[in-house]
Amino acid sequence: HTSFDLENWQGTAGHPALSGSGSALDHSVQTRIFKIIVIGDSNVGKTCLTFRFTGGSFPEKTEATIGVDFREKAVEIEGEKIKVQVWDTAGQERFRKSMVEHYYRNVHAVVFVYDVTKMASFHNLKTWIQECNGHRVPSAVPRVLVGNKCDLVDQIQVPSNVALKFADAHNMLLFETSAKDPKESQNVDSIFMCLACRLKVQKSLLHRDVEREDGRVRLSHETEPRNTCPC
Ligand SMILES: Nc1nc2c(ncn2[C@@H]2O[C@H](COP(=O)(O)OP(=O)(O)OP(=O)(O)O)[C@@H](O)[C@H]2O)c(=O)[nH]1
Ligand SMILES: [Mg+2]
Repeated sequence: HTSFDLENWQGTAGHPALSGSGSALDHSVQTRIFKIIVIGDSNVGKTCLTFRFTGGSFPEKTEATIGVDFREKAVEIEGEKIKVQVWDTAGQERFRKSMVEHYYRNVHAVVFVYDVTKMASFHNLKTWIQECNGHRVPSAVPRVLVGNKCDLVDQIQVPSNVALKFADAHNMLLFETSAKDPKESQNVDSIFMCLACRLKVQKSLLHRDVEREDGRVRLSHETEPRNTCPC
């Protein structure tokens, strides 16, 4: 499906600031990469959402994702160029089972998606969250919840207040949006930009903390970030 060298690519994704041979603190030379995975039932619109963010449009036709599709977008946050590396994962068990370990390895943020017109996809979030927790994803890794297909207003099955309660209980932000509706495109962007922004703040603090410690840089997911995210 893809000829990409997954192992090498992930190596860079895992420790963006440490890739290459230069100083990890030299941000002017190295572009940091944030790995964000998109998880949820098949058919909820993960491919369409990631395509909307990275490609700026709604794909006419999609097929079930096999394994993973990689999408990247270069963004600039407060003057720093950052590469957002989006992992569009497969929802179908048979297309994902050999890949699951790779999805969660060194992940920086997780986007859980359900379909607002399909209650089952909302109920299954519990299972997706369990899978994520089962892969030892540190609690400091930000997670957000996305209800997709809001353009189908007559078919909505998952009420906003129910989704909000669930998101609150799991300490996640909720975005209700549509990959299809062009008017929602900014909202789709804000899902990923909000995460990138949080990661930038989090990782800058980590750099400073470890620098003070012993002059060397070590990245750790365990250090609690101060919440200065504007979202
Ligand atoms: N109306 C509407 N349809 C959507 C929206 N997003 C996706 N779809 C449709 O939903 C179907 C599934 O979309 P995909 O993005 O392929 O779903 P997926 O979650 O990637 O599915 P898997 O790859 O099997 O896990 C397609 O027919 C899309 O056109 C949306 O916001 N609104
Ligand atoms: Mg897909």
